[in-house]
Amino acid sequence: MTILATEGLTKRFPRVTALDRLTVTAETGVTGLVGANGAGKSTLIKILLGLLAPTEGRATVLGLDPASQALDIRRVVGYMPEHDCLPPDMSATEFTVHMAQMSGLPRSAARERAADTLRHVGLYEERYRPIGGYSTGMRQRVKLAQALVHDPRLLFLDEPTNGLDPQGRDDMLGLIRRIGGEFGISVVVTSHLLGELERVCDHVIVIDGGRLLRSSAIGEFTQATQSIIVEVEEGADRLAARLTEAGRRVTPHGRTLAVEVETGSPAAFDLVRDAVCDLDLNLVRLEQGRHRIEDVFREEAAHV
Ligand SMILES: Nc1ncnc2c1ncn2[C@@H]1O[C@H](COP(=O)(O)OP(=O)(O)OP(=O)(O)O)[C@@H](O)[C@H]1O
Repeated sequence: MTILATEGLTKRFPRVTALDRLTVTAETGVTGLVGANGAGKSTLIKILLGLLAPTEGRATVLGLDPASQALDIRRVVGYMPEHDCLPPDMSATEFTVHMAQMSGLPRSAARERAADTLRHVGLYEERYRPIGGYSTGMRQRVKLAQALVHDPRLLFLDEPTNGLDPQGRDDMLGLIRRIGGEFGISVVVTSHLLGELERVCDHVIVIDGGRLLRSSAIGEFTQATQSIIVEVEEGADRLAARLTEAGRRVTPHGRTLAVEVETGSPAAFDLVRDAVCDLDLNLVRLEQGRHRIEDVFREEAAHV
């Protein structure tokens, strides 16, 4: 099912065109919206929520028109904004209950929903303390909880991993995967960190300068390429020479070699493993080479 669609969507600010004739659709599941800072991601989300009017073009969200049905959209959509907008003197519980009541739930149901949601996002006894004393990771969780508390069908998450350390980022990505999988809520998640979305998205939309660069299923971004990546502690040059002798094309990157092979060939893996053993090298890594989103983005950006 199509969760959002845009057609020729354009937003011009006095000094910059933030969206430039963007035509794109997204289906149910987890969709990554990827682009460098200033690419137009937040502007797109704000238009889809009816918070900003487009200069030209059209959009629908769950079949609704943001220009005339913004309130209906907000009933079924959750939004985690990029920037911090939390009241420092309230606790996570007070704030989330308040947001649930704003969405129309009676107080007792709002309290129950808020408690469940805060538990789902991983806030426990800290939820009674004022938000002003929270870490960045805890604040991101509160922002996520307020977006989820009214049980939306679709969630917009704007840079949810911003400012998090590697562990916090992993936790947030895990949560997003659960929301999309276990809870069955469709998610549109933005990031300028192209690689991190690979782990959580079914589909990726790449925009640059307000224009669509690419929209594809994640599998097409990360298709196995015809290479094996091998890393050794030392002796990469000797290993490269041995594999070249065996008729393989080898591209060295320091201690790491990319060895061209026919896709999925076990014989090629055996050849590399045997060469490492024969030369008595310490193996650090041996894996199938993959296209990463960064590579695709770089390649395509070069052609625009
Ligand atoms: N209210 C505004 N007035 C003027 N220019 C704006 C406004 N909002 C955004 N812009 C400009 O539009 C462009 C796109 O901004 P947008 O915030 O949508 O990008 P983004 O991809 O979300 O990047 P970031 O992650 O840095 O926010 C930028 O050049 C930005 O400076």
